Amino acid sequence: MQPVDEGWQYRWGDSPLMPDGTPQWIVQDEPGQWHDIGFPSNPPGRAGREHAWFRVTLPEGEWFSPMLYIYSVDIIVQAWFQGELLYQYGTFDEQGRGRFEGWPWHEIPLPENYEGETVYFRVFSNYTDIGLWGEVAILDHPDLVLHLVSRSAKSLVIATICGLIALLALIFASIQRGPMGFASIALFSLVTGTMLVAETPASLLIAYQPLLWDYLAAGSYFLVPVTLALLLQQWLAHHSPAVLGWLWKFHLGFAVLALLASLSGLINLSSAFLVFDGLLLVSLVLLVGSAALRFRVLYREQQILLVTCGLFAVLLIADMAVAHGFLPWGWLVPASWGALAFALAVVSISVWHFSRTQQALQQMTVQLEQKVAERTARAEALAEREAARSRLLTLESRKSQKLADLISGIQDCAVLEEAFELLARALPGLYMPMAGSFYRRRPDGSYERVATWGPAAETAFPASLDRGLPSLTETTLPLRSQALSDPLCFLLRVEPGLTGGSPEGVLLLAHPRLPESLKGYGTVRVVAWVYQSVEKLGITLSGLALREELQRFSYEDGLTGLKNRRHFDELFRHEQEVSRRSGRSLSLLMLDIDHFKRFNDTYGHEAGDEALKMLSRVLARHFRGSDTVCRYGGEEFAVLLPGATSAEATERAEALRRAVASEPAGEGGAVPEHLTVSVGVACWPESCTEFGDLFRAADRALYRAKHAGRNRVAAAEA
Ligand SMILES: Nc1nc2c(ncn2[C@@H]2O[C@H](COP(=O)(O)OP(=O)(O)OP(=O)(O)O)[C@@H](O)[C@H]2O)c(=O)[nH]1
Repeated sequence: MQPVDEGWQYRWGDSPLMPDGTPQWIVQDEPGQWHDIGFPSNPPGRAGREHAWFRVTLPEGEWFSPMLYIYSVDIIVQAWFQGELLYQYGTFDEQGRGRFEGWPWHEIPLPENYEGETVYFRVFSNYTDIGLWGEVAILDHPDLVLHLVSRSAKSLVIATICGLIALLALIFASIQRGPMGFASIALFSLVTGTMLVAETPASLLIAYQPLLWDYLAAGSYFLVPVTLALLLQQWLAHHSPAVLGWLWKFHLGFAVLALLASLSGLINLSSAFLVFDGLLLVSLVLLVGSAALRFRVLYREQQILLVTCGLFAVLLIADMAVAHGFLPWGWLVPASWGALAFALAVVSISVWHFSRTQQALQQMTVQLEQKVAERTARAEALAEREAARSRLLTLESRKSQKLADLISGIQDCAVLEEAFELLARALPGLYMPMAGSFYRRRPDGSYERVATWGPAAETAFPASLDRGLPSLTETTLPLRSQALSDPLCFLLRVEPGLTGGSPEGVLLLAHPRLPESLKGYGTVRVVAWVYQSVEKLGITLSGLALREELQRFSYEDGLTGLKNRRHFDELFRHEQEVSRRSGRSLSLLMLDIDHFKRFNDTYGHEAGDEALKMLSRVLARHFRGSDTVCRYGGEEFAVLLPGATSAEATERAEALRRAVASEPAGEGGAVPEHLTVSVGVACWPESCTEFGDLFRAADRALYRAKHAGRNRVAAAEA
């Protein structure tokens, strides 16, 4: 590559044309009009002029297919060589003016023997700069292609990386919940990448559309502050200065308007660059400056981002300064590297931030799942408890029904013994599934097991509780589940007590086996129910006992404990019926204490009562089994002897009479003097054919015994 950087001359204005259209200045040499210039660009003293001519004598060189390479021209150009138009870029009108058509590099093929010949450049520019720009050199075509590619390589690599970053950011934006952060990175990278590709000289090798590439470059360049402001706005979040919002909206508006205006021919795109660069300078200062004011309150990653953004802004400004000639062309400002570094910094911080957010999210999810699991477990436990409670309630109501049936069964019982038999049969069903045993009080005060159910150890429920009762702890209300004895012990009290207040029954129960969820509350409830059921059974049994006692009193003689006349009358009727059906004989003894009035009068009424009791004992001793002894009234007694003949009855009456007479009296005896009795004996069917006559026959026989001198037995005559 042979630079053409010497021997340049310029001349302001446009050349008049000769009749054949050839510019006059390339034919008539007017050396005084041409002035030397170091590089064919922006000659001094422009004063608003839009036309300039440049010329140079081409140096010698060894080339196969030499090309004159220019990068580039403001704004349109014609190249004249040996009186011929060698090259033209843009359209010149009659006034020699034209429109901006892009800033491509130019490749002008040189004819053979070009060395030492002068080439003239006719330039029109309504832009700030006029003339050639960048590089002017001679080289072979393949070398030019290589040169362009090598000049573009860096930008293309960076643009590719930017494209990849944009793609990655877009993917992240689509999977993240707040996509704006990554979307703004994608936009920035996309804009930067597009700008780099569009600005790179190699782009024209892909498609020789200078204006299209320039529009793309302009559009993406104009959008740089938009994406920068958006990025910072996203990143600084609530620390973001309000000016950022204004800036990106303003620049977006500018980009749209500038492109539309130049596309529609209202303005030249080149002039929009000038305005934009001014605006960009101000915007960058505002952008970075306003964010830097909050530098101290920012997080570390925000600070790093801001610093890289500041560096990028400085590089952009430096690049602008080179483009506008404030800094020399040779200064290669690494603005594209700056953009890449900025994009990479943003991406790395974003990815780091993203992964941190993901970690936090994961932690939150784990915590949330834990909470949900805990709540579910609690809800399940509650549901389980509710189900167990409802099962318990159902069981309780079923048991309550059983208890009610048992109570009504007990009420139907005639005597307490029958009720206890019923109880022993019914208790297992009532208290299952709790294992247990029921003990009944024996006359000697010990307790005998009468029912046992469920799997239970012999030690917990022994066959009898001889001396065990005092060591048992009675389960009483109020209940505390932790203070419950094992086994549970309930005392069945039947009042009026048959044996003076000791419980009639003892119920031992194993602890109820309840689900864990119900244990505390359920145990207390179940045990309270058992306690109440035992109380109810006790009350019912007490009622029965009272009834039985009352009944006994109504058939018993209170003084002697013998059956009374009422009982005698009922029994007598019953025995008559039995004898009538079976034909079995029935004897009746009527006996009366002799001279009892005198005894009473002599020793007092109390002694008379003692005498009556003594006689009762003798009678009870004397008659057992099917015989029935009754106090018929006063000092009169009746004895029924079912199955006894008249002779047998008389014999037994005689034995009785003797026994009474020989009862000890005086000191050491129950009575102060000996008593005697007179006895009348009658027998069916020997004494009478009708049962109705039996009593009268016995009474008459008694009368006869009395009459015959007392202390004797008289049998009724047939
Ligand atoms: N201490 C006492 N005396 C009674 C009781 N029931 C009846 N008597 C007395 O028994 C006596 C019966 O007397 P009477 O019927 O005249 O006959 P008696 O004196 O035994 O003479 P005889 O029967 O003819 O031998 C009366 O004095 C009654 O007061 C009682 O429950 N206790």
